[in-house]
Amino acid sequence: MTEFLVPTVDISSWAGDGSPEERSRVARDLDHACRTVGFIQIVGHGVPASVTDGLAAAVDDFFTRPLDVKKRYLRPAAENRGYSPPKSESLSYSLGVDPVTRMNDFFEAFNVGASAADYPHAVVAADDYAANTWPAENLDFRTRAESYFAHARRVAHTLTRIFAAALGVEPGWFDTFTDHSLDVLRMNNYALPPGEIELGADLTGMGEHTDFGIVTVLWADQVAGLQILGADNTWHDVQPADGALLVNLGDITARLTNDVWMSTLHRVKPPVVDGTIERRRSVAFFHDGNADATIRTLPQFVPVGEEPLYDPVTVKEHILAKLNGSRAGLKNTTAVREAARVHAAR
Ligand SMILES: O=C(O)CCC(=O)C(=O)O
Ligand SMILES: [Fe+2]
Repeated sequence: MTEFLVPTVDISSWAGDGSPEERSRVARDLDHACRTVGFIQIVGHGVPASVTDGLAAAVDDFFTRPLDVKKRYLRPAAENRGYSPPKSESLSYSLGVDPVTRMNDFFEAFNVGASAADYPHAVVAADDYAANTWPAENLDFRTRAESYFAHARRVAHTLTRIFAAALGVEPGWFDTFTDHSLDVLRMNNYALPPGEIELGADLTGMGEHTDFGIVTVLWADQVAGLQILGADNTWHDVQPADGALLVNLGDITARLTNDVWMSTLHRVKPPVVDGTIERRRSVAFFHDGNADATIRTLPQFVPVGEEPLYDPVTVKEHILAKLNGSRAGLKNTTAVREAARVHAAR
């Protein structure tokens, strides 16, 4: 068994006022992690424990409500907002890979995101930036989710500044296509009542997928379940270290760098102990870029005499093809490179 390590990077010199030497060391470390693993344990992010504790309390408060109450917050799949009940999505369809059974991922989720009103400076299509639905039963839920959202967005922005240094582009390069970014916060709850677990069934908390955007900032509790496909084509268990946020790159960054930086495949398989799933919680903040931005591979990442691995695509086209797979069950036939990696996994 090969050793698998998710590198830890302390970004405090970029989140605060670090020296130029310290900042370039961090950019070098991050570059190495992005080339070799695509997942990083981030410390020094500056998100107070009171904010992540509040987030966890908001998750607990919402998901412990009865199903019929949660279902009041269902929204159309394309909006990417509101409640997704257990077994209503299948992430492997986002890659065009058939899951064992249709729409069988057992996670439930609640999504909020950046709305058109958040970007008064930009002309945006309202259907790409849908308004949020907030649970009426608990006023703290919104305050807590919005507080974490603002911190996660700040961390994502800090990361794109480090990315710019690591990739050798202008410091504000990412800002040119993230000033009205499709940002979504997805709270995930992995739990099924014991009676709903079929013996011997192939249970998947969340099917294998790559994330769709630029970068994901992931808060998770330390219950096992998250697995990452390593360069050795086998799945490895990963948990966030104490106080760390996990960060992973998404497809947009893989496209920008011609796969030199990795949009790493991952999935969630929480442990079943005595016929009961050990409950697990995570909250992913997806920083996806402006819906109308066209993503083209940076020429310096394409070997001389070769074509880029990906054709140009707008963020909106790319995200919709993926969401139509995971949320509407329309197999994505464009994710050829990601699907090939799933089939190569052992
Ligand atoms: O639950 C996790 O740890 C991962 C969630 C995830 O991959 C996602 O929401 O995209
Ligand atoms: Fe993911």
